[in-house]
Amino acid sequence: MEDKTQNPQQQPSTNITGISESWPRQAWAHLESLRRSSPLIQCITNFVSMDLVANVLLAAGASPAMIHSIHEIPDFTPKTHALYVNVGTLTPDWLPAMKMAAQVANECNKPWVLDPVAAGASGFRLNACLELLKLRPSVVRGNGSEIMALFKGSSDENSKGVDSMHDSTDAVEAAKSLAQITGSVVAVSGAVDIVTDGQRLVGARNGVDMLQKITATGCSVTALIASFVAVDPLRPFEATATALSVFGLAAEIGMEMAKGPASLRMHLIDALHGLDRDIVHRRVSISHM
Ligand SMILES: Nc1ncnc2c1ncn2[C@@H]1O[C@H](COP(=O)(O)OP(=O)(O)O)[C@@H](O)[C@H]1O
Ligand SMILES: Cc1ncsc1CCOP(=O)(O)O
Ligand SMILES: [Mg+2]
Repeated sequence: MEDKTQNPQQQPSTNITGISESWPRQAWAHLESLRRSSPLIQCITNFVSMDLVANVLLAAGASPAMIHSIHEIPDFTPKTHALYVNVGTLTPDWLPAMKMAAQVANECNKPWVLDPVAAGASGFRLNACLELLKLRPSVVRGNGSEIMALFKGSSDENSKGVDSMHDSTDAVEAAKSLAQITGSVVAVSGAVDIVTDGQRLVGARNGVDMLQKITATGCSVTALIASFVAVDPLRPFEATATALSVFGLAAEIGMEMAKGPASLRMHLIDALHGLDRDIVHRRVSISHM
């Protein structure tokens, strides 16, 4: 297993004004902006994840709303600052709402983010994800197996459902190609979280492996990405990397108090709520790969 505690030399990236700024400073700027503006995030997500996703977004400073009826999307989606779509417990009757919300978000110039949970588990799920991808999400975040299934465009007979059979690093080339083909930023979570826009590639190294023992942590970090993109919509690559790192950092701090997965879930939420500038500046670890 890779060691995420190292802090390799972190190269700067440019901020919204074109000024070069370190990754930890960008992470703090995003989190501060999120707390200040409390963007409204529409979440069309799976039943397993609804509670954790909403609590993670609240702890970070965003305002979540699990509103998914096709009858409400024309009224509600234009009011939001970003849309989050997650196919975790997909059935045929959910897909039209997901597609409609993505279309409305696009028409209203709002960013939207896709979590292709278990993309390779079945043909139905894979095709649904590919249809959603055509609606140009700003960001797609999956684990290694999910991103590889999307790139290959075929379901995987060895699929383990929502869990990954691959390391994030196995999916680097798939992620890059997928980003180039779709125009979306692609993020692959794992021991190192990888983010690419098809040209640039960074690794976010915060996190603890016990996150894999809590259901919906992947769903929650994708929702957090949506909230970071909501406050920096013109820079989804940067917002995705800082969101992944901030979530991982909250898990590292939570782990200092946790006794196992259940208490990590609680301490992660507390730690996310309590992050301050000093700790973000010292411990966010993002570097070019
Ligand atoms: N081996 C690991 N070490 C540290 N953090 C990890 C590891 N695997 C996953 N994570 C973290 O757990 C969270 C969920 O990622 P992951 O388990 O890959 O998603 P999913 O639940 O969608 O499969 C992410 O924040 C990721 O960085
Ligand atoms: C267990 C499960 N089954 C369908 S969705 C879901 C939650 C998956 O969450 P994550 O992708 O964050 O592990
Ligand atoms: Mg997942």
